[in-house]
Amino acid sequence: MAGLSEGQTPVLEIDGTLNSNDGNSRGNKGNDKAVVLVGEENSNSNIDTQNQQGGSGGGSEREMPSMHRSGSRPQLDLSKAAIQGNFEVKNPTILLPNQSDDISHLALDIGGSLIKLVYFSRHEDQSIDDKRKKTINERLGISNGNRRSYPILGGRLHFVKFETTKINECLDFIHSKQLHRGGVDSRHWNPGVQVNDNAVIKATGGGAYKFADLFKERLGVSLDKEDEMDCLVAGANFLLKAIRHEAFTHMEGQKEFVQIDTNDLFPYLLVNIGSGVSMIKVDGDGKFERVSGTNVGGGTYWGLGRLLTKCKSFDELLELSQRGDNSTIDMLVGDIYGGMDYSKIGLSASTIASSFGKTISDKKELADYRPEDISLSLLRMISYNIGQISYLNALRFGLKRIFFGGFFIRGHAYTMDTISFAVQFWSKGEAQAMFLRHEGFLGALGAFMSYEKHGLDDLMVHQLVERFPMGAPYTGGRIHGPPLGDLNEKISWMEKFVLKGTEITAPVPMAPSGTTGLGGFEVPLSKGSTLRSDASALNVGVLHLVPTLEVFPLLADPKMYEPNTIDLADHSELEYWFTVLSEHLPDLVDKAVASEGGTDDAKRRGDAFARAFSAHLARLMEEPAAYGKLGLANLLELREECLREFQFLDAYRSIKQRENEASLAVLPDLLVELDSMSKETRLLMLIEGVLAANIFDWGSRACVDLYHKGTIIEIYRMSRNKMQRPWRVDDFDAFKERMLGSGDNKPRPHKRALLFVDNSGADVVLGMLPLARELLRRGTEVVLVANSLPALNDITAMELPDIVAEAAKHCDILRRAAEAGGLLVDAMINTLDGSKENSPSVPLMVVENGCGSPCIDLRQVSSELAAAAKNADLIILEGMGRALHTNFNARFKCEALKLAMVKNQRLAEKLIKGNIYDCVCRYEPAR
Ligand SMILES: Nc1ncnc2c1ncn2[C@@H]1O[C@H](COP(=O)(O)OP(=O)(O)O)[C@@H](O)[C@H]1O
Ligand SMILES: CC(C)(COP(=O)(O)O)[C@@H](O)C(=O)NCCC(=O)O
Ligand SMILES: [Mn+2]
Repeated sequence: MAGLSEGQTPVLEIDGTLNSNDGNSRGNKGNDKAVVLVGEENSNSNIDTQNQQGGSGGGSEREMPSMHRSGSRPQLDLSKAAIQGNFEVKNPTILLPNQSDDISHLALDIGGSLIKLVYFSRHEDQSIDDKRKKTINERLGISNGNRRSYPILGGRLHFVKFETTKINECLDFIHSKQLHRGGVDSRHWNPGVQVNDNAVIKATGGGAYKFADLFKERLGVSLDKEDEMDCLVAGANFLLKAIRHEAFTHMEGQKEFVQIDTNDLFPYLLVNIGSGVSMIKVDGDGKFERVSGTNVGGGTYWGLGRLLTKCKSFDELLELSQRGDNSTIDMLVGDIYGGMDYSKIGLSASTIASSFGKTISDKKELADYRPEDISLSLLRMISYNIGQISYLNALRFGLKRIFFGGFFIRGHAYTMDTISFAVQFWSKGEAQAMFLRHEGFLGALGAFMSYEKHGLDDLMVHQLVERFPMGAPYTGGRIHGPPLGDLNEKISWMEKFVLKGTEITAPVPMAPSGTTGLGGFEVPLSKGSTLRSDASALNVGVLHLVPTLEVFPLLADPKMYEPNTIDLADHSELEYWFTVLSEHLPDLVDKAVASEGGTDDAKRRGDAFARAFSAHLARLMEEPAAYGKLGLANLLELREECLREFQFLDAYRSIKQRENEASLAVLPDLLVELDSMSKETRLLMLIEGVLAANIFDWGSRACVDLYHKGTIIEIYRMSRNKMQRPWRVDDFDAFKERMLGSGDNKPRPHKRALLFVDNSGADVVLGMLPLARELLRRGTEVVLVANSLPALNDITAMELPDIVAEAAKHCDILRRAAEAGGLLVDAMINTLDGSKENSPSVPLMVVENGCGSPCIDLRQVSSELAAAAKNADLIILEGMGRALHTNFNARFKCEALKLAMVKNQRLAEKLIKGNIYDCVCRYEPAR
C-alpha cells in the first residue's frame, strides 16, 4: 500500500483551492497516520476559534489518479432521472401504442365565471446510461414489468385559470404551450408521434358545450364533454385521497390541516360554490347524488357586488369587504331590540337579523352607502346562507363532514370563517366545514382523470410530490399573459421585479382571531388592505407525479410518520430559518454562478434564482401553510428546487470533487490504522470518525466559516480531536453490545445494513465508507443510500460508484464487496495487493433515495431503496438533514442508528439541549 510519505497529497487549501503540497511533507508514514486519525499536538484545539496554522496534510509522491468524476458521465438531468418517470421503461408514455396520438394532456372546466385548466408537462427525457441503475435493478429484483397494464407517466400537473369572458387569452395560452397537441414537452418523450390536429380535449362545465365551436375553429380540437357532477366528485375524491394536506378547517382565522383517513372518507357532503352552488352527497367513487343547490352563489356575490359598488374585478370587491362595516347596511338584532341581545333564543345584539335590512330607509340612496360596507354585507349574506343550507343538507342525510370547493372561496379567510361559523352554529358543533386547497379545480381535475389511460386515479399519496410553483405565481398576479415558456423568459420575468420591488411579496389576507363572535360576526379586522394576489391565492403548488416513489417499507408506522422534526408553524422558528436561509443566499449564488463558469449568463441566472428564492421565502413567511404544512425540510428542498429551476445543476460540484480527492488520498492510511486496532476500539473509532467527518457541511454557516481556518485534513483532525464521550446523545454502548456482544454472547451479524450517507469528501470517504467496510467484514451486506439529485455538498448515487471504485483500489474488502455488488462492473481495478482472490463476498451496493434535498421524507423514496429495504435489519441515518431535521423521531421496524454532528446552535439547544458541534449517536433497537 502506498504510504503518504512517498510524495504529494492533494490538499484542499483554506481558500478552497487544490494544492499539491510537496515541500511541507510531514515526513514518515507513522506521522501521517496520526494526521489522519488521532491528530497530534492539536488535541485541545477549539473548533470554534482555533485558526489552524502550518503544514497541510501529509505529502505523497503518488499522483492522484485522474477521476474526472463529474466529467466522466453525462450530466445529471436534474428534472427527471431519479424523481420522475419510470426508469424501467425508456421514454415512458401513458399511451397505448395504438392510440398514442389522440390523447391530450390538458383538461378544462369552463364555468360561468372562470375557465379552469389542468395540464400535464414532462421534461425532456434524456435517458442516461447508468450502469449502476441497471445492476441494482437486477440485484434487487426490480422488474421491468409495470404494475399497470400501461405505464403511467411521471411529470408535473399544473393548475391555471382564466376569466371566462377572456376566453381568447385562454386559447392563446393553450396554443402557445401547444397543450392541445399533447404539449410541447411531450414531443420529447414520444418523439415518433405525429402531432394530431384532430385531437380531443376533455372538458366539463357549461362552456364545454357553449365554446365547442370556438375551440374547433381556433385550435382545431374537439371538446369531449364530461359530466360536471361526475368530474366534481372524481376531482374531490382524488384530492382527498391522494394529496397530502388538501383539506383544512378554518375557524376564527386559524387554518388547520385535516388528515383524512382514506378508508373513512365516505359519506360526505361536497358543496361546490362556483357561479351557482351544487350540494352533492358523495358515497364513494362515482357514487353520488346531487341533493341540493342554491342559485345564490359566487356569481351572485360578484354580479350584485359589481352593480352595487362599481368594482372592476372580483378581487377588488373582495378587497373592499376587508375594510367594510356591515352594521351600516344590515339590520342587526340590536337594531330591533334597542341595543339589547335577544338572549332567550341565543342571539346577540350584533347578530344579523336581516341582511341589507337597513337599506330600507327611504332617506338614503345607494351613493350614501360605502361600497366597502355593501361588499361585506353581501359577502356575509351569501356565505352565511350557503353555510346554513349546507348544514341543513348535512343534517338531512346525517353527514358529519362538509367539504367546500369552488372559486367563490378563493382562499379568503373571512369567507371561510363565515361558512365555518354558520355550520358550527347551526349544527352545534356536530358538523364540520372543511375547505380544499385546490378549491376551484375539482371539475377540471375530474375531467383530466377521465382520460382513461392516464391512470391518475391509481396514484397514491406517496407518488405525488407537491412542489412550490416556479413560474409566474410570485409575480404579483397575472397568470394570463404570455406564459413563461423557457428559462430566458423566466429570468426576464424575475428581472422585472427589480423595478417592481415589493410586489413580489404578495400580501396575504389574514383574519385575526376573534372575527366571529357568539351569535354573530364582528367586523373583520383585515391585516392588510390588499388581497393576496390572485395567482398565488391558488394555495396549490405544482403536483409532481412520480409513479416510482414508494413508502419506505421499514417505517414502523407510516400513518403516524412525520418527517420534520421542526414544525415551522411556530412563527419564531420560521423567522429564524427564514433569516438563516436569506443570509446564506449571497454566498450560495456566488457558488452557483462559479459552478457554471461565472459567465454572464450564469450571473443573470444567479440573480434570477436569488430573486425567485427570496420571493418564495417571503411568500411563505406571509402564509406558511400556502402549500400544505410547512417544515424545515420543505424550505431546504425549495432552495434546491429553485436552483434547478434556474439550471444550476450542481452548485457545489467542484468543492465536492476536491474534497473527495483530498479524502481519498488519506483513506488508505486511515484503514491501515483502523486495522491495527482491537474490534472494540475500532468500532468506537469508526463511529467517532463518522461524527467527526460530518463537519464537512456546506449548508451550515458556522462550518463554512471554519473551512477558512484550515485544510480539509486539518479540520477533519481537529474535529476528531474534539470528539469526547459521552456525546450529547450517546447510545454507543448499546450499539457496541449489539455489534460485539459481551462475554460469551456473540450476537449474529446484521444481514443487510442501509447506510444513508450525507456529504461528499471526508464525510463519506473517511466516515461512512470505513464503517461500511467494517460491516462488510462482519458479513453484513451494505447498501449505501445516496441522493438522486445534488443538494448542497451531499454525495449523489451517481457519484458514489466512482468513489467506491477509487477506495477499492486500496482495500480488498471494499473491492470484493463492490465487485459482488456490481459496482466494479469493469473489474479493471488494480488492487495494490495484487490479489486475485475470488472468494465470495457480501455485496456493497449503491441505491438512490429518490430525492434531491439535504433531508429525506421516508414516505416518498425510490423503488430501488424500497426494494433494498426489504431484507435490511439495520438502518444508519447520517447527518443533520437526514437524522435530525428529519427522522429524528422516526421509528423503524428494524434497528436504527442515527449519527450526526449538530452544526447549528439553535438546533442544538432546541433538540438536544446542547451546543453547536455536539454529537448525536442514537441507537434504537428494532420495534
Ligand atoms: N378572478 C375572478 N373572476 C371572477 N370570479 C371570481 C374570480 N375569483 C373568484 N371568483 C369567484 O368564483 C366564482 C366562480 O367559481 P368557479 O368555481 O370557477 O365556478 P364556475 O365554474 O361557475 O365559473 C365567481 O362567481 C366568483 O364568485
Ligand atoms: C442543510 C443542513 C441540514 C445540511 O446538514 P447535513 O445533513 O449535511 O449534516 C445543515 O447544514 C443545516 O441545517 N444548516 C442550517 C443553516 C446554518 O446553520 O447555517
Ligand atoms: Mn449534507
